[in-house]
Amino acid sequence: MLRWMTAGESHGPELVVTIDGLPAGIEVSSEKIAAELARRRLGYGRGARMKFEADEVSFIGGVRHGYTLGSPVAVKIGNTEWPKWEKVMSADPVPAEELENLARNAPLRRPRPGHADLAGMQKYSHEDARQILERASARETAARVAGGAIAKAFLEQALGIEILSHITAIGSVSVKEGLRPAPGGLDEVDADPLRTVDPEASARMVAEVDRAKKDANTLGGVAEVIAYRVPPGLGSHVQWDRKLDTRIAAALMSIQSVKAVEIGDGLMQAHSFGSEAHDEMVPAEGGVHRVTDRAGGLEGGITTGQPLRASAAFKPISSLTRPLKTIDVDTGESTEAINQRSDVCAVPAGGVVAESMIGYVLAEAALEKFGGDNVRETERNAKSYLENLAVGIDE
Ligand SMILES: Cc1cc2nc3c(=O)[nH]c(=O)nc-3n(C[C@H](O)[C@H](O)[C@H](O)COP(=O)(O)O)c2cc1C
Ligand SMILES: C=C(O[C@@H]1CC(C(=O)O)=C[C@@H](OP(=O)(O)O)[C@H]1O)C(=O)O
Repeated sequence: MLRWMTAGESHGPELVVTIDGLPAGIEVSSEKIAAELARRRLGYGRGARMKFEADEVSFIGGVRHGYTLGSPVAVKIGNTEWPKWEKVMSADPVPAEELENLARNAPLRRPRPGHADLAGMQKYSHEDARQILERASARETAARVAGGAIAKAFLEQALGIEILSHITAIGSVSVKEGLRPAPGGLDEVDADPLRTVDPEASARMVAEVDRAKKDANTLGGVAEVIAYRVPPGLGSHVQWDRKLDTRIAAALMSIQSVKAVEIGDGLMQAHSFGSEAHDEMVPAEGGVHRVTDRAGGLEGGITTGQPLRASAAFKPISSLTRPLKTIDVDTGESTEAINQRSDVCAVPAGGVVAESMIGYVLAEAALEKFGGDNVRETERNAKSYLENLAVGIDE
């Protein structure tokens, strides 16, 4: 069983991710994790904090001399902004006179529509929205990506699986249908300001983000994750919570501001005739070949051996510099929502987070199927299974 969890506040001293259940022998390094975190900071439309926030990575358990031990892995990501927040976010009481003149300590009483502020204040009986936004903030995704880098390393080293993401829409601009990165195409995606593979759409997306920024507005969009070389047989049709599409949907939906998930071309399929919706099979040298890949590599909640594809749709950021209408929780009167520094568009970063979420889901499913207390054992088990498949596949 693979279990993982994060802790930490957006402006706290650090974030932590703990992963329990990974096999021994996975090669990992803080440099590789830092490189993944750097990818998460990228993307046209990110706010001021990304320019000066440097994620400081260190292992606090589960790794020795560059390899996992089989014990729980814990990774810490230091917030370089901490000195500015030390008093405001201190876990220990701070004398009132030291807090008095700190502007960032002022209680936040004008909740933002679309953020977790008001629902959280009501639920936890907090009078200051900071008690909520500190944890609701997508800063937490830095911890997810740190752990996701290890899950991805496991998948790559045991099974040769490669996970990529690319942006397929920003606001009303979409990439040309069917355009997606080929295996090994991540550098090309990351080199684009919007992490997209359609240069013409990318230019229009940049203009769209600029327009939103000028208009004191924000934008959402869609990120597609593709996993190459996923073996057939991960997940199961036998129970609702063992279906891999169930687990993928939950994992992607858990990302801050994701409001819809699509598996493969699921939306198109819903509007098509059956003759146009499925992936027909023809004989091939390896066994079977699929003429198309509309199902996104999943049938009956089980991977088919085709590339796994899933998309996450992000709503626009809810902190607008042109604030939305809200109520003042002190007076109950109409006012404008908290107006603070924010991203204009975070979808390119969201794609990197989505890769990590797919990484955790596939790592868990691969361990269920192949087991292994050492990564080489997982690899051997998978190889033997693939050699004995009833019907081979031809990607
Ligand atoms: C990478 C990333 C960056 C984000 N940056 C911001 C931001 O700067 N300002 C903001 O208000 N929301 C931002 N969000 C979205 C909020 O975190 C999210 O809307 C909030 O936690 C409420 O959750 P919900 O939208 O899922 O309901 C970001 C989301 C992601 C994935
Ligand atoms: C810090 C990150 O994203 C943050 C996500 C976020 C939110 O409300 O979700 C609000 C902003 O934080 P701050 O209010 O400190 O500027 C973003 O910068 C990050 O991704 O590392």
